[in-house]
Amino acid sequence: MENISNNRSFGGWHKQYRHYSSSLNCEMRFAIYLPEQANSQKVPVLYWLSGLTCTDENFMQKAGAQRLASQLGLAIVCPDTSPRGEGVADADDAAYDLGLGAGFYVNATQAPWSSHYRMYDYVVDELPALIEQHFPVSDKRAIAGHSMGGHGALMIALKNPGRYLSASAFAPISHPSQCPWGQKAFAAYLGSDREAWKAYDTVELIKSGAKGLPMRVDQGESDLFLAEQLLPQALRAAATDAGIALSFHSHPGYDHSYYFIASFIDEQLKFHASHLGL
Ligand SMILES: N[C@@H](CCC(=O)N[C@@H](CS)C(=O)NCC(=O)O)C(=O)O
Repeated sequence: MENISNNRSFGGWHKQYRHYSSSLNCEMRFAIYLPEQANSQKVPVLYWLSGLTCTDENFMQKAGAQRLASQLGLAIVCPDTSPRGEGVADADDAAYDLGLGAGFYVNATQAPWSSHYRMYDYVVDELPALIEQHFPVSDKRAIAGHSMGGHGALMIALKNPGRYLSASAFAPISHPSQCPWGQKAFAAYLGSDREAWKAYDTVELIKSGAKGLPMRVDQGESDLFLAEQLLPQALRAAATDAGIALSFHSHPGYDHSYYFIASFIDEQLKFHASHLGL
């Protein structure tokens, strides 16, 4: 693992690393924010999964999470959103919603994607093992994300009971098998059999009996992707039917951008802190 940048931030450190990922079969970069408390004790860790087109940098540079994370004593880890590099497949037209920057946090089964696009295994197993081996973090984990990554966070938490103490999302692509972004990605990565899609669709996981955990969603009401791509009503209905507690917060006037995320990131960090024992 190679350290490639260090920035002091609110008494702690923002750091970027490069490493070879055996799940993704390529070099990957991730970022970690370590609060000052990590100098003397193991701190809980929040994994943040970004949305389409992002890298490890968008959240760290735009969300403004470090101020409160430093006060809480919370580490934050940001992976990239897809495998990258020479030999890694991309969409034929380099579309922003498939291939590079658009891994959707699934394990692809279809060529040419299946040789690298295994973001599910990377985020669930390989990255946390690496983080817990090399950094002063405890086994108290939470997971959050935005849009594609908001869905990834909820989906991964529901599929791995006990691994995360809480999960949250900004503007998640709630029901990917029913919206254009999700259908395009799942058809490419998982194939045309829609039964295979259900294993990675949050609404389908809830409908088929996934065990709940504390979940929070923040959604801007002026988000241009709301009606066509995000479908939060399907998530809310599935959670209600299943008796799963979902704290849903609708915000008039806010859009899909990091201006929205920065406005409510403190609320989500406080939500996680209350479940991480901070
Ligand atoms: N490029 C697409 C959407 C891309 C987009 O909104 N990406 C979100 C995640 S879904 C993002 O976080 N973009 C990077 C940023 O704002 O820093 C478009 O403009 O229609």
